[in-house]
Amino acid sequence: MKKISVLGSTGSIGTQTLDVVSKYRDQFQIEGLAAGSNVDLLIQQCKEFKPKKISVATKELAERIRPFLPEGTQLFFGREGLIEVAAGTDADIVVTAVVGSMGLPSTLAAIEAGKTIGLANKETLVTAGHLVTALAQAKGVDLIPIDSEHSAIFQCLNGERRQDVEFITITASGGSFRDLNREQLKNVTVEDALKHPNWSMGAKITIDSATMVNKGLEVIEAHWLFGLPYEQIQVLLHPESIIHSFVQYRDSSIIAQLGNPDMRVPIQYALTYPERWPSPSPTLSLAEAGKLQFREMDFERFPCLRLAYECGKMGGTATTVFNAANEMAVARFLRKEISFLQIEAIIEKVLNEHKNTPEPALELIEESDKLARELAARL
Ligand SMILES: NC(=O)C1=CN([C@@H]2O[C@H](COP(=O)(O)OP(=O)(O)OC[C@H]3O[C@@H](n4cnc5c(N)ncnc54)[C@H](OP(=O)(O)O)[C@@H]3O)[C@@H](O)[C@H]2O)C=CC1
Ligand SMILES: CC(=O)[C@@H](O)[C@H](O)COP(=O)(O)O
Ligand SMILES: [Mn+2]
Repeated sequence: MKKISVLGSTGSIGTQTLDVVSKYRDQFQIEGLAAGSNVDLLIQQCKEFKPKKISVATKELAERIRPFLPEGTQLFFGREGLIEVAAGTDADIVVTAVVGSMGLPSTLAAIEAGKTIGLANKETLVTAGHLVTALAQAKGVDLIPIDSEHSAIFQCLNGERRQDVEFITITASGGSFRDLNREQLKNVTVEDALKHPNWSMGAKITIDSATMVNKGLEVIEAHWLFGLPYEQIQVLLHPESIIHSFVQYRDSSIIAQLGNPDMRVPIQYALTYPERWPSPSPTLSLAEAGKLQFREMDFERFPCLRLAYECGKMGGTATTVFNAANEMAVARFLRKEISFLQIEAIIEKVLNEHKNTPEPALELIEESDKLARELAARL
């Protein structure tokens, strides 16, 4: 029996994780669930999966949910509550599926407690990759990627020698506005931006896909997960999202991972690794998929990807600031306070104001994150 805690259980990744768990009731047991404010769904999940510990975003929400919980469920809230669910249960594996750099303290706490990490929350690695990977190494903890591209690369690297790798290539769908030019981007709406062509995901990552920030975050995530320099990490536009990513080796072989766009596959692989179990997801038919297309990435069209590479190569607090400015700008776009193109303008302005510090400690990361958000909220 594998014991699992899910941080962000009411979100897109969280609910799909519980979907996988529900197919294997005899093999998986839910120890802890943490959500934000969707208390109705959390109550349902508690009744179904009977976690020992749960957490919600605030004390008020905790009071609201208390009368509806099965007897014996321990209830927590806020930052400490998230940490309790991450580190204070008997879970073997913690799925990190909250959104944004707010996931950092709970991820560090789970690693400190020796839990295997099923990592969906990419912002954690972008904001503090050097701290997370160093702690994981010191504690002998595995970081198993859930992000589809990184799960693909993880699988393509399996059993291979790192010195034989020439490049890894992360595929990008192009997001909701793939076929629009920059002029056409001036008037796009939030509703349009939320229509991803291939994946059904949370709002923040769907906007990130449209700005290509998601691919930028994924390049930085790959740098930390696989220990490769940015020069060996490429991005290729692939509108169908069938090839989830691939690795090119020095003997000129390319190994790719393919499948329908269904997150339950990488989620399940992270939970069962190194085993592969039958999946609820239908197997891809290449005959039905027909034509697969690929295009070079246009850095003029997608300037956020260029910015992400620049920040990644700089290291230090630059990636923390890139991520925090983006989180604030996306929240403002979703509230319809700014236009789509102002997301990238805000990120660029906040970065221009920033003085980079290499190898920052946690306190400086938190401070840089806070200052970047404050500036991005004012611009
Ligand atoms: N969705 C996808 O297919 C993919 C997602 N990812 C990554 O996975 C992560 C999650 O994404 P996604 O599932 O789409 O996001 P969602 O927005 O769908 O879900 C976010 C989750 O975080 C919870 N949450 C929000 N605020 C708090 C808080 N203060 N305390 C505790 N929990 C909180 C939400 O709870 P509530 O709803 O109750 O408020 C929800 O459960 C992101 O980092 C994303 O980049 C990576 C690859 C694919
Ligand atoms: C499902 C997943 O992993 C997302 O990160 C996905 O990659 C988004 O697609 P694009 O960023 O390629 O549009
Ligand atoms: Mn991805």
